[in-house]
Amino acid sequence: MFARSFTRLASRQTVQAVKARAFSTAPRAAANARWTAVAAATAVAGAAYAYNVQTPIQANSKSLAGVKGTETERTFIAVKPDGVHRGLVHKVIERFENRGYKLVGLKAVVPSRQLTEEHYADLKSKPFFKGLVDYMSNGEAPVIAMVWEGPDVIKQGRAMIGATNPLQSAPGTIRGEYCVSVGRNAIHGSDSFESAEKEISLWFGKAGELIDWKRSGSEWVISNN
Ligand SMILES: Nc1ncnc2c1ncn2[C@@H]1O[C@H](COP(=O)(O)OP(=O)(O)OP(=O)(O)O)[C@@H](O)[C@H]1O
Repeated sequence: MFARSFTRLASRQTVQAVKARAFSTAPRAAANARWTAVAAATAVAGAAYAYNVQTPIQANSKSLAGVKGTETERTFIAVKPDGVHRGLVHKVIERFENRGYKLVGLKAVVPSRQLTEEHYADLKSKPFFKGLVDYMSNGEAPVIAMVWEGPDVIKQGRAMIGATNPLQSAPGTIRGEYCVSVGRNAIHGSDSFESAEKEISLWFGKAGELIDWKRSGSEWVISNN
């Protein structure tokens, strides 16, 4: 009951935020506020959902990135603001679902500069770092943060995404199909087990925001006989 009214409240807030967006002519500052409202509503809905489910993946799980090399391996995938603006979220989800991977975490986030800088900490010395952080965190669109689970999902996820520079991405990969610029390459995917662990913890925290569930028919997707 408590969770249901929370969910109703959250969806009302989302509808209001979306309506506000549809009718407003206000510039960027207001856009930031609107996306923050959408993100807040999504977070509340997420909390209500987590309240309802049986087995969230909790802080005391051995590893948020699952067990490397097994069907519980997990990766962090994010559709970046340019991908969101261009309506590519469903295409990314479709590709991972079609492949047989399982979605165990999903939310819309307007990341703070601090979160973005931490996420891209290894690029701090690069000339494009400030621009990258600005564009990821300016709130013109959220980042759609996801955690996907399944066999070899970290390496296969990177292969599905394609090379960092879309002009070098193979046709058929996400970047090779939808992007032409390295500064607007639509999507991020963890590049190692250690990165997946760090990034899942950074974006989803350790408080059980990932959901442990069994995909119906999974035996038709994963088996070595
Ligand atoms: N030369 C560049 N100019 C502008 N932006 C760049 C450049 N190189 C990388 N970037 C941006 O920084 C991001 C992180 O770069 P990195 O080298 O870690 O590549 P990646 O691991 O393929 O990308 P991501 O971490 O986003 O999945 C790239 O996705 C891209 O958006």
